[in-house]
Amino acid sequence: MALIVGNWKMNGLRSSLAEARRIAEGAPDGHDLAICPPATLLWAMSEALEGSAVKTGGQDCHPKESGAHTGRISAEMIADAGASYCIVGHSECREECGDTDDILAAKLAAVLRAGLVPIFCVGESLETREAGEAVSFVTAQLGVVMDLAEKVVVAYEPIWAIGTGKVPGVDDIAEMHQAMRDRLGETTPLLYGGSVKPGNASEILAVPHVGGALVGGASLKADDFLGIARAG
Ligand SMILES: O=C[C@H](O)COP(=O)(O)O
Repeated sequence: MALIVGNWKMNGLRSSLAEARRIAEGAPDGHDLAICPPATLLWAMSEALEGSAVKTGGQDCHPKESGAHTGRISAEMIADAGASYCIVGHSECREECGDTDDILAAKLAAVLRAGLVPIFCVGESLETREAGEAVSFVTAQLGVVMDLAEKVVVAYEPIWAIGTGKVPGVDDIAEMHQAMRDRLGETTPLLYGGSVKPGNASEILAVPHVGGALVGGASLKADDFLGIARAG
């Protein structure tokens, strides 16, 4: 049983709901699938996928439930739109929102308060990997979820692998997932993300402790996303 999550990032218009319906129609048995569309599509996608095996999720949230925060979305709003998951700490968000560990902890608390499952992202830069510090960097990032190990999903996404077509070797993925498993214990589902495609999915999903994938670009096309799901 793998968890395959599509992160549509800032992609998708109402016409893209047809692609989500195609994903639901072709969803293979035995896996959990979810799509995190842009907020503008979340309610409509949740409605479109209701009754199917594919759930929905948000891509980020504000720590507070409501208030004067122009342009922001709360975890309660994401839940109200029919979602089951919410991504927290994606590297693109960390960079664009300036998320600190304190802010990430507050966002995680908000997601859990709203009854959603957080998908917490971690991952090192190329500079950190080349310095030989990837494992220590990522395991330090896990400090924010140490008390939530039974409530979160963790996605390891090396920043240099996101949208680049570059993927770590299976030995590197295995080493990182073993280190995360050692730090978090047995209960936390662990995903890999970063240039997952139908052609490399079976190799990645076979790595010990990899329980699924967080997929960006390849989740936008039903055939590609389903190809990854079927490889699991
Ligand atoms: O959230 C998804 C990741 O950032 C991976 O994106 P990608 O599959 O386009 O490399």
